[in-house]
Amino acid sequence: MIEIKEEQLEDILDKAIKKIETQHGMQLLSITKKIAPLDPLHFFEVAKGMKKNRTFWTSTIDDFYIVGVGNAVEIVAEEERFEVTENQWSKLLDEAIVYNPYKVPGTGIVTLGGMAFDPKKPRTDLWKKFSASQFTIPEYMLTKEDGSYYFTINIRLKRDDHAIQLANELEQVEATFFSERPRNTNGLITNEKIEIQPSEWKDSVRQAREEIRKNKAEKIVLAREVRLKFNKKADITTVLENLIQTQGNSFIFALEKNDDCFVGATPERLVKIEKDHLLSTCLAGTAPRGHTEEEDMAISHSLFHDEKNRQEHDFVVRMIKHAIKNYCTDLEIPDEPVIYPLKNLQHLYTPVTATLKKGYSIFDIIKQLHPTPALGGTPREESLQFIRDNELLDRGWYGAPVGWLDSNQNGEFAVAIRSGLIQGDEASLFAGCGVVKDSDPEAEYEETNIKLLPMLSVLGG
Ligand SMILES: C=C(O[C@H]1C=CC=C(C(=O)O)[C@@H]1O)C(=O)O
Ligand SMILES: [Mg+2]
Repeated sequence: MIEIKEEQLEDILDKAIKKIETQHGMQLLSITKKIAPLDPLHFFEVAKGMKKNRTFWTSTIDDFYIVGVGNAVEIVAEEERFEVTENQWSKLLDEAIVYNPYKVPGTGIVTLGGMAFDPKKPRTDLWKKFSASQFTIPEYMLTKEDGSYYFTINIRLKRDDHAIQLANELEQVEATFFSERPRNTNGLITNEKIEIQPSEWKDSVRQAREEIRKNKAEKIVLAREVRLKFNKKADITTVLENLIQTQGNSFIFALEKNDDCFVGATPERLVKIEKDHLLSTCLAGTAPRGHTEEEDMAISHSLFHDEKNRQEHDFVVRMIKHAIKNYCTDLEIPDEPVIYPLKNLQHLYTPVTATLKKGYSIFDIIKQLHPTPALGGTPREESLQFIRDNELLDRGWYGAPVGWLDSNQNGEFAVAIRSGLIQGDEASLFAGCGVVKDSDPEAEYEETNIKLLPMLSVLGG
């Protein structure tokens, strides 16, 4: 990676073009500049007119946003996805020319994306636009970090490109993002809500519980699908806006693939890496919120002391500890969880902090962690096999890692739950729950109902 400092757009472009030696050669150039405040949702909305796939990520906890438009480069992998993605990413970084005077996480060359929960489960038509793993380096990107705004352009240059002309075009694109765009934000109504095989789903919970009672597994997470039909095409900007307003303590994302968009507001961080500082979370064990403060406290209290939920949670803590211990030093995990309140429900939550050892990347950690027993089960292979053989849906990207990483080894991935695949005027929502030996199918069904609420409520349901 060549880094350039302190130059004008035209000079930067000119120098990069001159490096291209052959007629068919390409040079990836990344330029980041600080810009005036620009609402990330406005940026996302303006991009709609550009007819390019959009990518949205925010951690509402940190008021951190990345919004990407288009694909300068795409890294797609169907097999050996971690290895393939990491190899292509580091090759791309080696060859890129980067102009980024700011050492701010999420600026410069950044890739955003996600993957399928289980690449061994045959893909159905529902998820046909989503590969086993797909990461994009956007053409245009807005980053909001610590109250500052950065605009990044990633461009693939050819030898016969003209610096002056390109500089003009890029300046116009930047101005477009600041232009007005009227929005029609209201009126989405869910006309039809079709639960996919609810009684068969409860049977599968019973069956998983039997497996567990026969000691074939200790925990198996089973998910179900709800199909929605709306009165009109869902507007993704509005969906994101409503998620941001209603789902604090969450990671809100949208990944567009042509006319399909995978959207969610998940509370579950898989891993965050900033410099060598690693953060992960164990999140499993669920109860509703109370209607009054008193009732809420009483529910928190019983969740905290409930043996079944504590068991669901402890499987996750033990597995995460075991999975990352060889990759880190200074691993710290509290002995007991705390309550993590969300708008519609509350969870048991244990934070994990550590120092990432030299030579390891966020991909190494994701590969170890995915799927945690919050989405797969324990033991991993047995529970995954059960899900593969018995679950009544194609999870697609639901329950899998989604997130971003930059060229300075910073990055963050969440587990894509509380999510749905929006397809024009229809959508599929997904929710799952951890089945253990004392699970009651009816209660698990109710638990998935509350987990569907965050998405249902922003989709006019
Ligand atoms: C699988 C989901 O939630 C997981 C994360 C937190 C709590 C869970 C639970 O209590 O069952 C699940 O393991 C989902 O929301 O679809
Ligand atoms: Mg549960």
